[in-house]
Amino acid sequence: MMSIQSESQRNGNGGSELQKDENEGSESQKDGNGRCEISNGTYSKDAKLVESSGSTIDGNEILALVEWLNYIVPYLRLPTDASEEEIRACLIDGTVLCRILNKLCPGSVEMGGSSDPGFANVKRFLVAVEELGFPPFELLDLEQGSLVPVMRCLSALKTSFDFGFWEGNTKNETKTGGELLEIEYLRKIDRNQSFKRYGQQGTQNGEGTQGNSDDSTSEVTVPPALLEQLKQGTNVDLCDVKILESIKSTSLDNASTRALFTVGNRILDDSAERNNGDVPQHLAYLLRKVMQVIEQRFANQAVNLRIQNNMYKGREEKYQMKMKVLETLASGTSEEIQVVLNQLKQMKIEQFNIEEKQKIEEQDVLRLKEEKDQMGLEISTLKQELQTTKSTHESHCLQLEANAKEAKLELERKLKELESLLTGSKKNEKELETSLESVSGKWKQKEGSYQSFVNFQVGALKELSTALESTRCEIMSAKQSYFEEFNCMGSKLRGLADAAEKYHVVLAENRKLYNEVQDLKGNIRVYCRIRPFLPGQSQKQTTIEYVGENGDLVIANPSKQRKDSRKLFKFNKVFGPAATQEEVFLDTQPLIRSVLDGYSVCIFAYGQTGSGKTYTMWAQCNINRGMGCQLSSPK
Ligand SMILES: Nc1ncnc2c1ncn2[C@@H]1O[C@H](COP(=O)(O)OP(=O)(O)OP(=O)(O)O)[C@@H](O)[C@H]1O
Repeated sequence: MMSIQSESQRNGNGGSELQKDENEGSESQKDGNGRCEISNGTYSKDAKLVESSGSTIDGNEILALVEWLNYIVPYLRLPTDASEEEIRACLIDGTVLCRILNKLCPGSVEMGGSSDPGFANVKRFLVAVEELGFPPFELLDLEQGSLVPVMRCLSALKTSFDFGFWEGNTKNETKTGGELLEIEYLRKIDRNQSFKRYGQQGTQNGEGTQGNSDDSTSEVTVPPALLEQLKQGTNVDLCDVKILESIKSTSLDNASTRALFTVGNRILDDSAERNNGDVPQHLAYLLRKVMQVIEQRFANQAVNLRIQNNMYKGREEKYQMKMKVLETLASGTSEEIQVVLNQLKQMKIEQFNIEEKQKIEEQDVLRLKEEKDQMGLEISTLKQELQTTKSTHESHCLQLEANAKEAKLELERKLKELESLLTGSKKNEKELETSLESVSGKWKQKEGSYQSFVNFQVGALKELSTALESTRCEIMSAKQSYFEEFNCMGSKLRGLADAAEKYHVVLAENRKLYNEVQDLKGNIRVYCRIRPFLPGQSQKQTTIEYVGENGDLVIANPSKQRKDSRKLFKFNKVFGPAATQEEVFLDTQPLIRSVLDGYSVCIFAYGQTGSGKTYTMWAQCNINRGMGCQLSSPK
């Protein structure tokens, strides 16, 4: 920081200027001091940011700072050629500043939302920066003034980051302001080496940075071997006058203090050995330069120590203040302590809420970005749809226009057809009128004839009505006679019903008597039917000798003698071979009637196979079916 201060020049101009070298071409304009202002307000490596007090920050430092900001707060995405106003816009609400400090030293500063009133975030940042011993800036600088103090503050933070002072990542391990001043001093030495540290992969620290230095007058012209020897503090061949002549004062800046002492001692020893205590002029020159560098370093150290001392004093005062507050709290009532504790709790809760809000805001930002992307996609798809719809609409319009033209032509054609039809219909109308007149004449004639026919019909109707009246009289008289006859018939029917009733009584009595007769005839009756010879039978010999009317049947047995040669059988009746089916049925018919009267009857046939059982029973069934009765087959 001190080295920057020593470089600053006060020119007395108000406001800040963006400047770059004279080589920048037509975009730049020279001011009175021979510096160039940048018309488009963006930085280049050779540009300088000049404060009203005259102190500057060169373009390399600004670019490095912008890269560092992007590295620490990735969502910033500041362009490397960001203008002063762009940098101011992203820092003005203080959230980025607080975020940087919290990233380096978590919890070092409370952070509100971006909408915090009255630059609350910036004020918190400034308090925290001051506490940590970094160079602060004024609120006005960030609002509308020069950005140099702001950049310087950020630069100091960046330097501390470069030298790993935040690696512990806790508040207790942070460095003091004095230590940071030392870092600033070292940074001055190593500025070019750390320039390309951020965002440039494959570039090692210090690689190829010497040639990029903007300070061409301070370039090291010492041969690398000698410089290395100086840095390592090894013995140098001081007899090489050419080499010593090529040494410039700034080349010694890169050597360590120990190396410088070694060089000085070596020069003195060599002088004592070779020239009896006399020091050659070139060695004296080198010795003087070494001593100047050492003196300068000591002076710097002294200044650093003074500043450090002042800071320690400031801190001590602060701690004493805090101790006093704590003592008053300790000596106060428990209620006051409770109040303070409650306030502390409240503050913690508020801090937690603020952090939560911050997280939510970050999430909202991400979500909004996603939504924005989504909306962008939707808009593009909608645009495409609109384009396609537009094209389809246009094609549709063209189609409609073509259709309209076709329809118009069609209508014109139809109009012509209708006109021709109209003329034709007019002709038809005239023809129809003439035919109508002739038809109406015919209809008038027909009307006359119909009138006469109607008159005739009316006369006939009158005659019919008189006839109807006489018919009605006749019907009435017939109805009268019908009622009389009906009454007469009713009396007759009653007589018939009485007779029928008597008939049923008689019938029941008759049935009873009939069944009694059947019983008298015998409950079990045995009939015999003799089957005639069948047409195919060759030998027609029969054993039947006699068939009696009373049911006797004599069978001859030629194989036996005398008495046993004939056998007499007795049946209720014997049907001979000539007996017909009807004859057989006539004898069983009364039994069928008994069945109808509700008596149980069983008829079955018995005999050897082929003797005619089925034939006979089948005949019974066939004949009985005619009487509404069905007998069961013997089989
Ligand atoms: N009274 C009849 N007049 C003429 N043909 C007869 C008479 N009785 C039987 N037949 C004939 O004799 C044959 C045998 O008769 P049927 O089949 O009725 O005997 P069946 O006793 O029922 O024999 P099966 O016990 O083997 O059944 C038949 O061809 C039948 O037409």
